[in-house]
Amino acid sequence: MAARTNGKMVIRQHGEGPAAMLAMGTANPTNLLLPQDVFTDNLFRLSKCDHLTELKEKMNRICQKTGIEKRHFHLTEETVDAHPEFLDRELPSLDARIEMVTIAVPKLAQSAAAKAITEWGRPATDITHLVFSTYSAWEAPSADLKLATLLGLRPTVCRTILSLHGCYGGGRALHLAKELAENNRGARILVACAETTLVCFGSPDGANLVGHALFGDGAGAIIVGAGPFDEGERPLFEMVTATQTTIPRTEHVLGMQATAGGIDFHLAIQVPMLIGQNVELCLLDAFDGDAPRSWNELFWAVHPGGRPILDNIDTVLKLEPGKLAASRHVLREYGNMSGATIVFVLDELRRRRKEEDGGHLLPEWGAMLAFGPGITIETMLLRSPR
Ligand SMILES: CCCCCCCCCCCCCCCCCC(=O)SCCNC(=O)CCNC(=O)[C@H](O)C(C)(C)COP(=O)(O)OP(=O)(O)OC[C@H]1O[C@@H](n2cnc3c(N)ncnc32)[C@H](O)[C@@H]1OP(=O)(O)O
Repeated sequence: MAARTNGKMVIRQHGEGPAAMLAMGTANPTNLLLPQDVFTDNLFRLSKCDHLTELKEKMNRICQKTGIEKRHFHLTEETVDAHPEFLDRELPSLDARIEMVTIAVPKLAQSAAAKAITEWGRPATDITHLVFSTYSAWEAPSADLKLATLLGLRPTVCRTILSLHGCYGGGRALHLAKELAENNRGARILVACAETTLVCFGSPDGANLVGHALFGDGAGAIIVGAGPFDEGERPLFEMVTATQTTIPRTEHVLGMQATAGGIDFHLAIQVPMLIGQNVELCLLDAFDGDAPRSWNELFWAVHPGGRPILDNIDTVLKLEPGKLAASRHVLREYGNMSGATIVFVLDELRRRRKEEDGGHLLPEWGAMLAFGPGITIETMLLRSPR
């Protein structure tokens, strides 16, 4: 931002202090809510695979170990009945899937973003930047423009779409929003993440059981800005430092790929172990020599990629029971909603902070972790304002 003083142009382009999350909202599709204990029966019946008894038993074993109780989906049995090609990877179905997500994904994001904007209390036209992350963006102009239009953002809003970042998409979008807010005085960034599994859904086979057992649909939105803050704006979490780390030689263990029959994905069995082995290094890097003596001094916002990922982090960092309670709660209630999940975890943490008011505040400092294809780890050091 520039101003004229005594005939000179004075440049004030940076925000004050670290960026902060100012408001947040979440949403899930209302089409289908499936308890985890009936998921296997539904999937095998719908895909006419009940005769694959060994596969079905394995799916049941996996479902029981996920730590998930229920998940929301945009896709319904009626839609699958109307599109039998969704069940057969040999048949082309990408076009039909894209047609559906092109409408559904921006709408889902709109529901979450509208909640965040209402909580923020300023008009949607005050948003200067939009960062939208999804693994369901397959056209140009993309879901970011659709969302901007649905929300009535101003035509000068600066839009960025992050595509196929998978489960670290939310972390990456927040990291980017922090940099935008701190480098553009007065900027207010809407971060939106919306994911729906309908681009990946298919008949159960040996390769896709874990994905089908874990993933669900949801959207999260956060408004990010740096000082000076408007009257009425209250930082929920300060975003102190952020780093991204790629674990070398792991690009083959986690990924997604577009095919004529939908999006294929693979999750190697080593993923939880690899994350566990590398997470402490990422944290030390983010703390840049100023790490606490015990990781228990922090509060934790960890992407619940899967139950063993959380278990390994507990073990490696020697965390006390309950430190990852917000992550486990979100996993239990919604499953892994890929990039949107981290917003649910942050929202759950601030809800718990409110409930605990009057005695057990969150520790002042915290860490956010999100993981995805790469393997990429997004780490952010947070501060809960006193
Ligand atoms: C109308 C309906 C609509 C429905 C729509 C649904 C659509 C879903 C589509 C989803 C697509 C989304 C794709 C997104 C991709 C991005 C991924 C990421 O970025 S992020 C990160 C993603 N997160 C992760 O990568 C973590 C995922 N992992 C986990 O959460 C757990 O390991 C677990 C729950 C799967 C098992 O619990 P654990 O305590 O380990 O229990 P055990 O050791 O006892 O094993 C039990 C059985 O599971 C086996 N098995 C285990 N792992 C794998 C594997 N990878 N591979 C294969 N198999 C595996 C194991 O061999 C054993 O078999 P068996 O001996 O019984 O025959």
